[in-house]
Amino acid sequence: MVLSDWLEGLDYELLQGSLEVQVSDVSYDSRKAKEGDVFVCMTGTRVDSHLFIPQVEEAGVRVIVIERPLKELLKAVSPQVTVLRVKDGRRALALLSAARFGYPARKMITVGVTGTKGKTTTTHMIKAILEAAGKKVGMIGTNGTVIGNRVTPNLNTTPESYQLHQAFADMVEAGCEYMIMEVSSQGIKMHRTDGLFFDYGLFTNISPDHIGPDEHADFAEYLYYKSRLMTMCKVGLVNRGDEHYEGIVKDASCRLYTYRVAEEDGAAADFEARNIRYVAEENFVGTEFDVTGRLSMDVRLGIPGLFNVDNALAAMSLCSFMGLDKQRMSHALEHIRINGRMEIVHTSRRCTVLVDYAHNAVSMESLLATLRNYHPKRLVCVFGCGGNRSKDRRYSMGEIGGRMADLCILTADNSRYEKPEDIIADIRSSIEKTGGAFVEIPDRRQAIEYSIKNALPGDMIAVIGKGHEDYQEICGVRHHFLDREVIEETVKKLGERA
Ligand SMILES: CC(=O)N[C@H]1[C@@H](OP(=O)(O)OP(=O)(O)OC[C@H]2O[C@@H](n3ccc(=O)[nH]c3=O)[C@H](O)[C@@H]2O)O[C@H](CO)[C@@H](O)[C@@H]1O[C@H](C)C(=O)N[C@@H](C)C(=O)N[C@H](CCC(=O)O)C(=O)O
Ligand SMILES: Nc1ncnc2c1ncn2[C@@H]1O[C@H](COP(=O)(O)OP(=O)(O)OP(=O)(O)O)[C@@H](O)[C@H]1O
Repeated sequence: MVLSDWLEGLDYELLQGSLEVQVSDVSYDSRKAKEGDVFVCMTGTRVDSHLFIPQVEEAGVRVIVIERPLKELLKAVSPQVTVLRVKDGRRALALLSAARFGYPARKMITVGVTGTKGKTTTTHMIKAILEAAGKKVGMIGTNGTVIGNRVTPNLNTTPESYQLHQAFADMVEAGCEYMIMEVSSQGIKMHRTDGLFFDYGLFTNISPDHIGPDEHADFAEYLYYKSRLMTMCKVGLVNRGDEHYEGIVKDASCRLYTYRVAEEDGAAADFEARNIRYVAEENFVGTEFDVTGRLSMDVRLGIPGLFNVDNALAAMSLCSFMGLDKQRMSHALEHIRINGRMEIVHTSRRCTVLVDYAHNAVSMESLLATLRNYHPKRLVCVFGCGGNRSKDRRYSMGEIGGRMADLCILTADNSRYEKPEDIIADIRSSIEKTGGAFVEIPDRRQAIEYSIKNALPGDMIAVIGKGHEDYQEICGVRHHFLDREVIEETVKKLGERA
């Protein structure tokens, strides 16, 4: 390919060299740069890759994109190297990557999902519905990039733009007609999604999160970036029940629709869920509800909790734009299982055991509140907190656990370089103030076993914090550990003994 073919939509200044130079790839890490690459420099959060220009030239790179005119460095660049100056290297990387892979996103029907909570769950629900309708779907998010049976882990919920376009190209190659992805506000801020225009954009909700060094400066900035999705899609679907609805739709340029769990005094929405019933049967724990408005159907949802009614309503409303069969939609939702998201691992007369990824106080509070609706004999919560992270989470989760569960079993999460006992001591300091019952079992396997062995008939046990993670990080080493497996093994052992 020739560089000039890759410049669609890019504002640049040609500082030296020619645009008619042969190029074969795009790179942004000097350690991986090679001959034929367009190397894109950027001022990173830790490293300024402009400083690696000599190394990439040495590696054979003949096209360099810069965002800062580093006079001293440029003096050393050979005259035959093409140098383009852009305003933002990350944006250039996104546009060049799209061109490099032949604009694969344009060859699929694309869905972007943003929100503080519910992105992973909702994307999985949309995928399940589409697959039930016989469609081939690719998906990108916290749980990895999924193409057919292949799951590739992602470092970020919304990966770097180059990886996104590479994944889109793989999806097209694999015959995917649909692409669904989680769009984090950080991904938008870091230009990872620049140049993408989604067929459908979905906003679930927003609450204070991801605010701090290297993330968002404050809530206003977080809200701003979340609201950008509504300027990046043809059709937008927004949760009308969210208190920041106005802020999200303020600049919307799409055809806008709304959904919400109906409330007597709340503003009406295009799609509403009403008459919600919490159902706990021997082989089914979930909800039943009616959808009214632009879509009319009865739903039996096989994943518990009020917030999953929100997520399912969003998924169904969005899929209704695609003209999918209602029967197939409802079949998909009745049988849905999502790795580590309100995942019912065991249910019997003895107890129900579920795994969830709730790892902060807000999620923990909504999880425990919604599980109460199932009227368990006791609500038992097994949890810990991550090491080498803010201690606030320990105090707030301890307080919520003490107030809202009948019994908390404090254990290790990813303790990283801290001692699990020290983290548990921090949680204890806040749980003690609530007067709530708790026990301490630092070994996570033993804690889970204890919860099940000592269950009273009708107990509901929520093992939270790690969800889909298949490891536990202790002293910097990741050991294989999956909550679901430990629960299954424990139930099996107990069953055999009985
Ligand atoms: C703060 C932040 O968002 N950082 C992201 C950013 O890193 P960065 O580019 O600033 O990193 P850097 O190390 O300074 O490197 C700058 C440049 O130098 C290059 N480099 C570096 C070293 C070298 O020897 N040679 C070289 O060329 C790098 O390739 C890069 O191009 O770009 C990287 C590549 O895309 C991201 O992986 C990285 O995410 C870090 C790991 C991160 O923790 N991000 C979080 C905050 C995040 O993005 N979270 C969101 C939200 C999740 C949610 O909603 O739950 C997400 O989407 O994951
Ligand atoms: N719509 C929702 N509202 C509030 N809480 C939710 C909602 N959906 C899920 N949750 C809770 O938040 C946790 C994370 O859910 P999910 O992974 O679907 O969201 P996410 O937006 O991808 O989150 P994260 O950015 O933390 O990965 C769940 O395990 C559940 O406890």
